[in-house]
Amino acid sequence: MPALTIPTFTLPGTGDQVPAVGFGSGSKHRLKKWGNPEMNDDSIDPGIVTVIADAINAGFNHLDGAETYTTRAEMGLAIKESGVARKHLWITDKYDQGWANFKRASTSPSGPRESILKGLKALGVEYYDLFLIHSPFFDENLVNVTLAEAWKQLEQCYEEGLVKNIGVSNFDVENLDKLMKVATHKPQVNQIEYHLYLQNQTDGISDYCRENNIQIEAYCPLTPALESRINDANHPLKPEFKKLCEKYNVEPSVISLRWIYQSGVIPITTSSNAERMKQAFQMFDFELTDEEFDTLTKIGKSYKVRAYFPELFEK
Ligand SMILES: NC(=O)C1=CN([C@@H]2O[C@H](COP(=O)(O)OP(=O)(O)OC[C@H]3O[C@@H](n4cnc5c(N)ncnc54)[C@H](OP(=O)(O)O)[C@@H]3O)[C@@H](O)[C@H]2O)C=CC1
Ligand SMILES: O=C1Nc2ccccc2C1=O
Repeated sequence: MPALTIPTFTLPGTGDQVPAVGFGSGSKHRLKKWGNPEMNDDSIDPGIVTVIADAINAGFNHLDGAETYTTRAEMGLAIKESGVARKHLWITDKYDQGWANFKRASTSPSGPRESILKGLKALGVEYYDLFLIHSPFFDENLVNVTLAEAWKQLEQCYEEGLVKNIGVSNFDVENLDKLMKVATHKPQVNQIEYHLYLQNQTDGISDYCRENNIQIEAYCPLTPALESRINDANHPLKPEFKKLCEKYNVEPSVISLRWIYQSGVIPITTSSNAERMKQAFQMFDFELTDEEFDTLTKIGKSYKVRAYFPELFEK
């Protein structure tokens, strides 16, 4: 294990310690496999294995996967190659309930249990640290269980010890409220798009999660630092980023990650570049003053960028 100490957040329901930054195997890695008609769940893209192994070697001990990424086999091989013991890794995965917006049916139509058993086998591990329902958008044409039935299966897997924590992703207040009413075991995590330019994926979701002891995980955390996602060279955070980058001697990406971490949220980032992977850990080397944090929050709220799923959330 590399000599790097990554801070953790404690999940309120189980007391488990989640490493405060995760490495994603979706987004660009998912696109690479979906984009190649010769690739499927069982075929291995060696480039993706290398990326995930590089991330583990760089010091990431929290891996974020999902059934729909079709990168489970690559993650399993990378873990094996790294030689890092299972107990030193935090592994998250997500249930593929099917995606009407991508015209893709669920890969495990009978529910999360099927997905978990297949996933553990593909990864070559005995348990998941965290398993999420990827989205609340269940469509009976794409999957054979309802959201409530899926949650019950997930609870059963939790009780059997196949998954140590359970949660959701892309849930709004209404769907979480509904779930809380049928849940015996409450969701520990909601993984949503979260960054300075999208402090609420949906109305009131961040406060709702905080008030209900649901840990937020942030995908697309680098958005405010990526010109490619903003399309505006003069976006309002630029001057503040410049000032803070000079003061702390870091890149805007690190300021973006630090703000997320300092707001009590776990960023899930990714890169295929070994140097940029290591750069992410600089977020733990400094602290924004309260004034700097508040200024960033205020400027961030004045501008909106949604990188993911506008077709689902901007209706
Ligand atoms: N639950 C959900 O529905 C979703 C979950 N996710 C999860 O979150 C993960 C991360 O999402 P993603 O949006 O990709 O995350 P980020 O916001 O971290 O963006 C990653 C992109 O930023 C680039 N990058 C990384 N570091 C730098 C840097 N220092 N400077 C400039 N560019 C940089 C990377 O390119 P390069 O490789 O060139 O460094 C990569 O393309 C996914 O892999 C997935 O696991 C994502 C979307 C939805
Ligand atoms: O990273 C992701 N890319 C995706 C594409 C389609 C559905 C979900 C996701 C992700 O979570």
